[in-house]
Amino acid sequence: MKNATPIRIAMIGGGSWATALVKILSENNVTIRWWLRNEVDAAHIKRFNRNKSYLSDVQINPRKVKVTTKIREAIRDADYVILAVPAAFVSDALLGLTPAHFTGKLVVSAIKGMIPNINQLVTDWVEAKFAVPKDHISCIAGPCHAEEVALEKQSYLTIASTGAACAEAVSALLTCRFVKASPINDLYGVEYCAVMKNIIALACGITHGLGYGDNFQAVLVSNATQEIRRFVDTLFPVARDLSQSAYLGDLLVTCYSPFSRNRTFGNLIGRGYTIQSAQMEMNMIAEGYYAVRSIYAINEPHQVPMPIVSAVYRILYEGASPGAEMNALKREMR
Ligand SMILES: NC(=O)C1=CN([C@@H]2O[C@H](COP(=O)(O)OP(=O)(O)OC[C@H]3O[C@@H](n4cnc5c(N)ncnc54)[C@H](OP(=O)(O)O)[C@@H]3O)[C@@H](O)[C@H]2O)C=CC1
Ligand SMILES: O=C(CO)COP(=O)(O)O
Repeated sequence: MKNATPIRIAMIGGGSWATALVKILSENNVTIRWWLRNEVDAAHIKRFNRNKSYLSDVQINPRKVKVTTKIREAIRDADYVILAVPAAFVSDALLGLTPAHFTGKLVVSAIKGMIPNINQLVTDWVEAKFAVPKDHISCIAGPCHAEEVALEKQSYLTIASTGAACAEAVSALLTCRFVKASPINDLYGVEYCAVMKNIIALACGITHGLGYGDNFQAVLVSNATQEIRRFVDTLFPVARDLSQSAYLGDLLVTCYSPFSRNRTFGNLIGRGYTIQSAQMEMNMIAEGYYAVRSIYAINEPHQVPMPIVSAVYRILYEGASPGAEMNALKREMR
């Protein structure tokens, strides 16, 4: 980017994805106020220019990045506010902020989850809670694990927004030596698919943990693409090509990559861990755990056939046996 004046970013979140996004953005002409809730991690970054808890190999550029644990300080003067905490915690992270704090800012959701209990997409929640115009809100999608960004592996992102200018601007911000970001206007389709793929990856992990092989998983993922299509086409019927990387690519990388938090979580469940012990074993958040409850509830009035989502829901929230649920799916799939 060749702007003389750096673009001012507020990065909200101290986990793996926030750290990876800080690395990507720092390749461009930006300044970043980076909010973390954790004082110890913030102090460590200030001192050593590394996030000791997540992607600790990533070198933070202190000329561009200033860390803070004060949310108002982070977003003051920002042109863009990027939300990169798990959906369940975004409300806590933004506690005390009002619509006035967001006036004139573009808000970017890097979150692939839903606000629990109210079962809302993050971009809808931002619009309703902070009165940000919809065409000033975007979401970051695409197959992109933070761990590969840390290694500067070539990656692709898709920026979805109903505002074409907003999607273009955020794509430019996130394009760098090793990332290409492209705009798209199917905000709801992209956001719902990003949520759904986490649930499917969790299912893949469960089957892996139970001892099923690649043959079964390929059929599971194929059936999942049909399930996702039925769901998004029922809720938001617009012309969309679900084979694009924002949809299919993200489903594939999450289902197959050993970096996936959702797959890893599912794998532990398939191996017999309780939910609590699986959560303790992982130091990271699997969004699919929360999302499956929201998607299940959203689907109630629609009754779209979603056997995989339903199986994961029963396993995680109704104490159903992973083995029995996958046995039932085994008979249903083709
Ligand atoms: N990781 C990835 O490759 C990608 C992630 N995403 C999405 O990015 C979002 C963030 O995920 P990710 O960075 O991976 O998450 P991580 O599991 O790496 O980090 C979790 C973050 O949430 C914070 N947190 C945990 N509990 C709370 C709480 N009660 N209140 C406030 N904050 C809390 C943690 O803070 P602390 O360390 O202080 O506990 C930490 O900053 C998710 O929606 C995910 O789907 C999207 C694309 C890629
Ligand atoms: O969305 C992701 C990759 O595109 C990250 O998925 P996980 O949260 O399962 O690691």
